[in-house]
Amino acid sequence: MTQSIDKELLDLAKEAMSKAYVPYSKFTVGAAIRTASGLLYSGCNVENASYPEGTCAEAGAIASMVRDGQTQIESIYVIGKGDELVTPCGGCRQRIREFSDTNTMIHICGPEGVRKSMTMEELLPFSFGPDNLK
Ligand SMILES: O=c1ccn([C@H]2C[C@H](O)[C@@H](CO)O2)c(=O)[nH]1
Ligand SMILES: [Zn+2]
Repeated sequence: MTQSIDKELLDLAKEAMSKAYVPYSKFTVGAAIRTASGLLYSGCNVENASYPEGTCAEAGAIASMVRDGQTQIESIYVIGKGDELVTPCGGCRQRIREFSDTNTMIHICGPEGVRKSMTMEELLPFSFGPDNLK
């Protein structure tokens, strides 16, 4: 399947990554979300001296989205430092899952563009979600 790159979202993720506060890991990450309603949100990772209390870029973007009253992710672009694929951590997979449906796409990027694209089901198979609590 060929997927056209959402340049606006890629640029937003890159710009967010440039704002990462990472004095400890020096590992910058940016995330950008396009909601089902077409609105855009972004986040960067924010670390602090109590290492485990840092927050991921995806968590920041989701918090910004929810603060604005939006709860449906159409696509999320994640970009991290280096040549490797920076896929969302386990906690962020669950965070993205909360606001996803079967059409939601996760795009893992580098500065050159999208390196790998996947569905939520591919990123977090057999997931636990809001429906389980109904
Ligand atoms: O998908 C990811 C993976 C890691 N990080 C952050 C957490 C920490 O600040 C740094 C190193 O793990 O990268 C993210 O923000 N998102
Ligand atoms: Zn995470």
